[in-house]
Amino acid sequence: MATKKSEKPSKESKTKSKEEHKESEIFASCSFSSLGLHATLCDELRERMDFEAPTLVQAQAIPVILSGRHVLVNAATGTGKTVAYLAPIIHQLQEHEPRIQRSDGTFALVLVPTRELCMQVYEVLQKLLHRFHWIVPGYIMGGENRSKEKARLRKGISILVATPGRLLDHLRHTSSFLHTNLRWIIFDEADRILELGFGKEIEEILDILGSRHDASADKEIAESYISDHPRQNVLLSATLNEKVNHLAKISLENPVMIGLDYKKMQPVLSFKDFGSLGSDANYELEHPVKMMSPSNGDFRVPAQLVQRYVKVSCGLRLAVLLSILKDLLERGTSQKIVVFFSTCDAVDFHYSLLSEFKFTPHPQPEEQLRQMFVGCKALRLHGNMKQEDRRTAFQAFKTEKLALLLSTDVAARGLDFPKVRFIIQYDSPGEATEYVHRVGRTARLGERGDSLLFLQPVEMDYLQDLEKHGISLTEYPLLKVLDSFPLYNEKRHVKKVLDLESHPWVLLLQKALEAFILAEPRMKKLAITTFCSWVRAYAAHRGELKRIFMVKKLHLGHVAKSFALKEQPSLVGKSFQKETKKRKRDEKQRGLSKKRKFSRKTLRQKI
Ligand SMILES: Nc1ncnc2c1ncn2[C@@H]1O[C@H](COP(=O)(O)OP(=O)(O)OP(=O)(O)O)[C@@H](O)[C@H]1O
Repeated sequence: MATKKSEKPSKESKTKSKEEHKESEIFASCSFSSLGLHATLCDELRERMDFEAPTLVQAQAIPVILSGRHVLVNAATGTGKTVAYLAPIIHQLQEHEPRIQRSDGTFALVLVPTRELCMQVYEVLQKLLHRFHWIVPGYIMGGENRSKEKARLRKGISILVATPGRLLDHLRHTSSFLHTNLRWIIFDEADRILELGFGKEIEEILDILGSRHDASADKEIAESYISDHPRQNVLLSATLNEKVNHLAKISLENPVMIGLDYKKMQPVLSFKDFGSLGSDANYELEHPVKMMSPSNGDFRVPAQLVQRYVKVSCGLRLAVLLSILKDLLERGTSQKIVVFFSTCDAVDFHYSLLSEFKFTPHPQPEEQLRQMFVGCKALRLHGNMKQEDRRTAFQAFKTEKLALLLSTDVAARGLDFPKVRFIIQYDSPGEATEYVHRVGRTARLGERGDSLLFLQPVEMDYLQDLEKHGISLTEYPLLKVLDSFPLYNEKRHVKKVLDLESHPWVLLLQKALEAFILAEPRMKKLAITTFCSWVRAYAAHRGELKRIFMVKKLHLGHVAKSFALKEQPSLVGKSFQKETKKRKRDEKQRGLSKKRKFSRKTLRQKI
């Protein structure tokens, strides 16, 4: 008996082995120095960044990047891809003899899709370069002062982080921008850069830098450039798609694939084929859809992430969102929450609402009446904000311990906010890739995390779409949460209600929200504008998703209720039609083509 007892693992040792197991899925069992990195850089990683051991993707990518091969990296969100490419570049630049100087210009270029990611990568660079003062980091991005950037480029930036539009601008117009020594081009969140409509810009950038390898490239420029300066390009993302295939094809030569699911590729090529990296790798890129099809069930979501959905009819969405937020924050289960919306207007509307709405279901002393409904610092982030406000919100959410971030998809990619515990996708993400990146803002590097997707009853097929990509969600216990709100000035729980539509708490809250909007002309105006842009964004779903998110199936009166508008849909509908007509007229006047109209207008509005 005694032996049996001692064989049985104690609760403590069970937890420990679970933790160890989790660790082994994230971290490699080697050291940074064993990967070939310089001792000082390893010290920086340990002392300044607090990194004891490399993550799995770092252990795989660092030696390959050090070897000079082109690389395509596909690894889950929050697994340390940034250091995986920065560390080998720094290693090689620091050992350069003679020491590189500012006047040598740019050696490495990191391309990122958003300004916030640009700043984030730059911050990591600054830390890593602390003891390599002769290697100069820098960034250029939309929204910043061009002449100041020109001056910095003239002085020389060794490792440059950039958004594509602004980079192209400087490549065309800043003659003092020296890039003849360029050795590395990194595409971080490669698929997103392309989805944002930067495809043409990227091709032109590759042409100017002589780093394009397909037939249409200017062979003469490319060859002279490449023979003098060995070039190494790296593409990274947690999700890959056909557009990345094209970019890989034109920018990578005999690439090493890291993190791709070799088992799934076996019918096409064996692991050995990739390992040997001969012409087979190129062959694969000639027929890339086979290995990178986004419907292969190969999207990488952190294993420990708890993913749930909540089914809510349109008219009650707002009341349910507010109730869930209140519950999460009051129970203290979440320190930081990110809520994703489909448009900039929607972010502004909900931000103002959360900052001003007070509610109590029963008579309260004066001081309690003054309390906000959701008592937590709210921040907002979207592409229509002034650059300075974007920067402030981004930094604030990084440092706050308890806060709510309301954002468009501008925060979906790459951003690394510490300790985010809960992601709410209030407006659906559309493509499954965006779902993956949005939820990837939590459960980073093995930490705990929860995500919640709002779906209307007519949108439930979206779950099947996610299933196709290997993503399964379970249902959120909404009624249990709603039942826990006391209603009549006493801490008793309301009687069990089986139906959301007749839940007294939700109905009361909805009534209060509508009264609040009615009493505040500014909020009402904002609600109407938001309603219009929300419907427009809903109508912009593409391809297969149009079948699930059908504008025709929406009840506009219920949509109005989700912005706490009491008005009859016809009233709101009129203003929507007026708005749509005006927009069409404006676009016609500006002579925008149909294609451009979609990509520019819709994207600008959405992020
Ligand atoms: N070796 C390491 N040890 C400890 N922490 C690490 C290590 N490498 C990276 N991190 C931390 O892990 C977090 C995620 O890293 P990073 O932002 O590079 O992930 P990512 O894979 O690029 O994510 P995403 O796909 O969302 O862009 C960061 O906070 C980073 O500081």
